[in-house]
Amino acid sequence: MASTAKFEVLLTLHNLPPPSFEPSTFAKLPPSEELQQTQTTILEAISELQALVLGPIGMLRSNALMYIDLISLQAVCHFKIAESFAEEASYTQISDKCGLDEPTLRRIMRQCMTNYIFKEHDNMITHTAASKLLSENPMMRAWAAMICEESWPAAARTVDALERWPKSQEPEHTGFALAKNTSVPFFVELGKSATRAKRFADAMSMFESGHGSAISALLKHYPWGAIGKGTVVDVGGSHGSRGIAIAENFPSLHCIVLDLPEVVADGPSKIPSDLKSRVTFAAHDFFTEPPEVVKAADVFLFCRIFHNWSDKYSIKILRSLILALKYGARILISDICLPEPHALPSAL
Ligand SMILES: C[S@@+](CC[C@H](N)C(=O)[O-])C[C@H]1O[C@@H](n2cnc3c(N)ncnc32)[C@H](O)[C@@H]1O
Repeated sequence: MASTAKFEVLLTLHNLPPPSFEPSTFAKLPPSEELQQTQTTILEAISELQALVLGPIGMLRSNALMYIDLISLQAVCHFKIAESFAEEASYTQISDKCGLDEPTLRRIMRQCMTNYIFKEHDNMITHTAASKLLSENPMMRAWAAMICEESWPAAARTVDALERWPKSQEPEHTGFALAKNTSVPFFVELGKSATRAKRFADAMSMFESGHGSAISALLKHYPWGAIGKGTVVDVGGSHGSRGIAIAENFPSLHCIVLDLPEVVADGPSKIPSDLKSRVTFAAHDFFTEPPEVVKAADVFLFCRIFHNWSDKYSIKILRSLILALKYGARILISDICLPEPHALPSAL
């Protein structure tokens, strides 16, 4: 209770309205550590309370039924339902636009409404905050569609992959390979399609600004200013969102973004003109020797890279870097880790 009251006060201090499902609600919290910590405290309490109130049967049932939410979200992305109307539309109008038959569309949208995506009044549909975000923000759409169409099918086949290739560390022995009927690793498969590669890169950019992003933590928790005039290499840096943030905040740093050729091809178009000379791109396969241009850089950043690779391949990536390391160069890893037991209040 104290945290929810504090959350409201902090929102007011930041000139934000209380949380709501209205389309006019704020989509992102401002980069305030206090707000973020308060939000985390509330969410942990809610999660624990929900599990306790549901009890073990209810909790397991609720976990197992999450797939229903994903089916409807995938349909929303796939049939472009959110962007099919601006303010208000009938099921018939949306059905005509999306090519889904009306009874099926109605079921999908009403299921979404149980998650506060769309709302209905007198048979007319309007947006909530979440559906408005999907309708207006192509990066949000890219992220949701990428998760529903790449990650989710892969997740559903991961246990089959474990059964078929027990103990394998090979990147083509995955749920993704089974789901997509491919014999090549994830990034090679994505690289076959410019559309899927771009959607993945856009999805990566979605959560790279403002509150709670890996970038704000990265900027804050590393002494970038102490490097002085120097070079930072963002290995597997996609379209350069981190490079932009570092260059904006530390004018004496140059950031070189390394990624696969099909990814860096789109990179320069995302860089603001005043940063173009300090955020540059080079195509590179991180299993091979780094290009000359990054040799003798001060910092090599690996953000959300190693979670994609088994230990065997993570070691190969790091070994390939050795030839680019000058004395005193730093390797910085920012990635998702499972917490140690008891590290979080809800991890009993
Ligand atoms: C999970 S994404 C993370 C992107 C970015 N670092 C971020 O945090 O938003 C992994 C990145 O690794 C890149 N990647 C995959 N295989 C690669 C390889 N062999 N060499 C270089 N980059 C690669 C992908 O193209 C993608 O941009």
